[in-house]
Amino acid sequence: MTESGGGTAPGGTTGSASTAPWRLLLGRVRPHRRVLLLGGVLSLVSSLAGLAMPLLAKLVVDAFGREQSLAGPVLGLTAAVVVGAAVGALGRYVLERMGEGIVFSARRTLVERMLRLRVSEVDRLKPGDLLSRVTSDTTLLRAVFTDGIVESVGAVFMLVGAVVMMAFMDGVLLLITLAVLVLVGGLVGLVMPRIQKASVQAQESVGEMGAVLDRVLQAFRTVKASGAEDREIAVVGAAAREARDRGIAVAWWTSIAGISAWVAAQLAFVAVLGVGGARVASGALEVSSLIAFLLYLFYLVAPVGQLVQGATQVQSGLAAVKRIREIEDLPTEEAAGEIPAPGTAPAGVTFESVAFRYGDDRPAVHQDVSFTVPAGGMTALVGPSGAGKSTVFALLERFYDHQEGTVAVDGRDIRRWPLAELRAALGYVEQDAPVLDGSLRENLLFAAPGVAEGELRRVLALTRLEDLVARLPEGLDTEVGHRGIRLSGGERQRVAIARALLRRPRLLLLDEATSQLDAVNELRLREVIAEVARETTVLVIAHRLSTVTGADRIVVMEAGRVRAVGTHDELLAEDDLYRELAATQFLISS
Ligand SMILES: Nc1ncnc2c1ncn2[C@@H]1O[C@H](COP(=O)(O)OP(=O)(O)OP(=O)(O)O)[C@@H](O)[C@H]1O
Repeated sequence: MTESGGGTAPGGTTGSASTAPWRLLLGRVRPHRRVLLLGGVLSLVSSLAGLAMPLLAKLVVDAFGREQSLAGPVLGLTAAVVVGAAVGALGRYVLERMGEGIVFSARRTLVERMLRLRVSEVDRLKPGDLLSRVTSDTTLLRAVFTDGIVESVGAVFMLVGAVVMMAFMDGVLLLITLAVLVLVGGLVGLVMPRIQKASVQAQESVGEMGAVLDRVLQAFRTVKASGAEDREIAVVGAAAREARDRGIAVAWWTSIAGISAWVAAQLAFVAVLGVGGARVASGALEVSSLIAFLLYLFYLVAPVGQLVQGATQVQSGLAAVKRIREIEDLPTEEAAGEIPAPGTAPAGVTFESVAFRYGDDRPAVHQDVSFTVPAGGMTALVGPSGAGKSTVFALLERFYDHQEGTVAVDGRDIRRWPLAELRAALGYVEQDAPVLDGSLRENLLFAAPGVAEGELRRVLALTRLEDLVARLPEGLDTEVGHRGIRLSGGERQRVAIARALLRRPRLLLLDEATSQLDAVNELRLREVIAEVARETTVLVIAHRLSTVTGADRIVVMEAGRVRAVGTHDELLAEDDLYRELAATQFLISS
């Protein structure tokens, strides 16, 4: 798997999309081959015990005929039953354990890769579909090992063993049996690709259902306010119906495979009974051998059924492994590893002739953007909606890589910073300041779990959150809910600032909320920003007049370019767009 280095654009694939799915499946088994071997040996012993039974039954019949003692054969038969059952159970347990281990490692790698995916990749994917790959597809993978491979290992031994024993009994009857087996194999082989295709489609539909559900849950209030429940129920229902139809197709082809095996087994019985009876009548075969042969044939039915069942399970597993692999092959960011302490000195920023577009087929968002943010103090980015302000932050965090020019933090090209070190030096507060499910303390310590209580208190005071903590029923340990619903917009933004500050950033990137704040919260936010700007560099995307008037310098962006730089008074005097923005856009003024 390609992992990018710090100096290159993160990304790369192994090109394994073209690898046959069964190879991918085998690749997952390979690390567990010893356990597989142990499970195989146990299954073999159990199968051998099973295979000995008809032979021992023949000895019992022969002993009756020859009026010999029955003790030996009966004792042997009993031992075969007990050993076969015990060893068989142990073998199954060992193999199922291996299956669980494979699923566990698939889930773990999948989750790890998902969290390391590049932002640009996640932009393209649907969260619900990703979720279904971690949960539903890995569950299918589990079924492959528990019901598919585990059953099949024993079945293959049973099948081969039974055929070998049959060869000892009678060659003619064996030929009849083999002809039937080849027929079954051919039929099943024809059906398998259809099962795999339908399985892929079924899983895609489940993924689609997850994606649609996720969309609804993300915008739950909007769905309700828009009266769109019925329409959305219909959309989710359509995806569910599609999943059902694909599942029915899988069931249809599985039944065809199963019934073919069953009919073939009946035909084999009739043929062996007819031909075998004739051979007994002609004296070419002993009755006890025909009985033993029929018992072996009887033994064949279950393994053939299991193999067909196992093969169909493996088909859905192949579909799942393909979908899992698609995620594993996506370009990821470099792993974090050990990062040196980034220091606390305020860091400056330079953009020099930066050009950027979100995709080759997208319009340019930044064209020749150049500006400087000196270390320390507050710089505001302003401009009409869509000017490319948030993109400045996204480039600084290296969520995306710019195509031309240079972006430097603390005088060092960001492509030359190890990614984790760069991000540790930056504090990033998103505009809608997400609050995570959990307590207020968990939310605050999210970016810096090891922070001392004293530092936490200091930042709480700095961000004017002490009143909030005092008001909450359980203080810092109060659950602030899945979306922080117990916090107001202003409080949420200050919690997000505190979260970023606890990481001791050298540069705070603050995308100011556009939502209306009450006068108290507005004042508090202004105080907080001003105070933070004394400790570190603050680059703020400003939506409030109160913020820009307090800024040391303002960068005005328009349509992906920097139009002017200056203080509020300078820009009011010199720049038409800024004057217009000040008059119309910054309505959220105190
Ligand atoms: N993830 C993305 N993928 C593709 N295009 C994007 C993405 N994010 C932003 N854009 C596009 O880039 C352009 C600039 O967006 P950006 O968010 O940087 O503007 P902005 O100045 O911050 O605007 P606003 O003040 O409205 O947030 C917009 O045209 C937007 O559609």
